[in-house]
Amino acid sequence: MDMATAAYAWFGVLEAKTAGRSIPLGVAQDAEGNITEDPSKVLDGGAIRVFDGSHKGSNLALMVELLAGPLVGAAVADKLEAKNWGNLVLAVDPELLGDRDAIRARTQAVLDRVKAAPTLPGVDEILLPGERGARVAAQRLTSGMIPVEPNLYRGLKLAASKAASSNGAAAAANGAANGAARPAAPRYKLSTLLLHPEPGSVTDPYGASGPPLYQTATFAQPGATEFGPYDYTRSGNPTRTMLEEQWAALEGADRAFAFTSGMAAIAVVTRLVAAGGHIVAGDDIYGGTSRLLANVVPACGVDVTNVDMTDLSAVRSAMIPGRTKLVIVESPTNPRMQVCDIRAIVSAAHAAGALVVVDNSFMTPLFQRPLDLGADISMTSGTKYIGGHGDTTLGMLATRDPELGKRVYFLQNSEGAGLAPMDCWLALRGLKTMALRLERAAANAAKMADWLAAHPLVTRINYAGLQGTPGAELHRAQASSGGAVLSFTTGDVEVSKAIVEETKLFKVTVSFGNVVSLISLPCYMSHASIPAEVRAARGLPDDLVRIACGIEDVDDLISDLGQAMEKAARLAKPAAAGTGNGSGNGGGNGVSDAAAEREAALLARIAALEARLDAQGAGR
Ligand SMILES: N[C@@H](CCSC[C@H](N)C(=O)O)C(=O)O
Repeated sequence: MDMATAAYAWFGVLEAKTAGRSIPLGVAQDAEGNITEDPSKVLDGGAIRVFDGSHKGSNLALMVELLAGPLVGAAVADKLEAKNWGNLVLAVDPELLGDRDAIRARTQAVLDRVKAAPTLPGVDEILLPGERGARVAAQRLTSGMIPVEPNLYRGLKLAASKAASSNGAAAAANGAANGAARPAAPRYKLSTLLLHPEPGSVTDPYGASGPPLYQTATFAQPGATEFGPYDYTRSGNPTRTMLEEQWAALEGADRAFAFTSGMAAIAVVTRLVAAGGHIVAGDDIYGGTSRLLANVVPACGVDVTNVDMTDLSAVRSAMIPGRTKLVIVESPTNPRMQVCDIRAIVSAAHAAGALVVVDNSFMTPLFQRPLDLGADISMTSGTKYIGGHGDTTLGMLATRDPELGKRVYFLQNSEGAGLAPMDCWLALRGLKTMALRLERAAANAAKMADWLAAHPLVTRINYAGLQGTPGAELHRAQASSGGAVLSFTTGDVEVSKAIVEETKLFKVTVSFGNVVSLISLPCYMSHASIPAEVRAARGLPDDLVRIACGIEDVDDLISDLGQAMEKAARLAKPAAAGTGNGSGNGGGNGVSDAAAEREAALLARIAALEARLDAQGAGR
């Protein structure tokens, strides 16, 4: 009776809210009586309308309410609060009314007439009550799967993990044994989780060893007013869900989101700040982020201040009370590899009421875990170490707070930058080897940094893992590896250019995280969109060379870099001896200045090394 009186199911409204979906227009109203598609407004004092929106349906609804409420002793006021819902079941023995077989035949005649009634265009079949449900049940029995809406699944997992932790070890053990509840912390180390993700909301009846690729734009629905877990790939796709759930587990996040690029991901984060708000960002940041913050964000009425993020007092002074809503941190920074104190920046930002996003692309959660350091959002350009082969672009966001996750999902769906299924599939494949690749590339970078630090052509080396250099200690306190990217200066842009161009094993390209080693001049490539005068003011020199180590043999890489540097040094000689031109590093240094710079840098490094040795001696 109840389903015959309401225009929409109560649980349909609840499900739509959980899934972040709207409900069909016209089936429900808000607390003011306005028709709404927003399930939250219906649940917040609104109501489901009767099936005909008129007095006949209302009369029937009132009858149902009286029969299943006062008559059977169920709650009559706040049924949700009382959790006492009633049912009245009426059973009629047909024999009291006449011959059973005759009644059965007349009943069948009515049902046949209804089934055979003419249908509207586009309607294939008229279903009697119960028929649709029986078919769904049969389909699920055959496939062995019950699809669960991803948000509902997350909620169930959260409830299960809470139950497991509140019931103590015995409950957790019991949960693990019956498969119902798992402890909140992953059972395995991250490198294992990359290959053996925790079971998620997407199930596969065939036991495919690779993740299924749902290369589809749309999904058929059980009915016109009932929805399955997916309807349209912009809103959600099982292959994307698999990637997002696995990434959330790796980040220790509540939720993760996959986007078409790192920039699409960071752009969504900036959209969390409303007009009139203010963003604080670093002054050594990826060129694309800088371009977004300089040219796109202000047009939305949001102001941006760039500061030296290694200087905490500068970060604090940049905050505008009541207006600063977001702090964007890179650590290490791109491309000068400066190290910022993530914990301290988080506490300053939170004190000012701002969210913190960390661009963790150089590190990934394998090496640095921004959410554990207190950040609200961890962002990773997955084009790099997730994809790993330079064949796909993607970006990931991971959030801790479920409410923030809902806002990010809303933007992902509304703006349509969710990652396409095939790219999700490539990313899922990339994840399997991410630890191996990253560890090997980072080991290569560490050895190369040591070698470069002692090279006479190098005036400055930037590598977060190089002990004795600024930020290295801090980096060690918040990350487990220096990563696979380093940069250095030579004091002469022509020398740097020659190094880049003379290498054979390094591809001259933007980006990093490729299995193949990459080399670039950021000011002319990844950071070219930052105006030259801004780069100069921020201390980003034209002669900076950035290397993203791949997984080749490190001795081959160093020897290739060595021969390129030898050639570059020869090229530089005539200028040094002759004109001493000022075309150096964008700041006007000539090659003779560069030689002095190199000497000073070498002396500083020797002094730092001696200080370290002294400190070690004192400790013994
Ligand atoms: N032409 C592109 C440059 C992409 S740089 C990619 C990467 N994040 C890096 O740091 O190398 C653009 O203008 O965005």
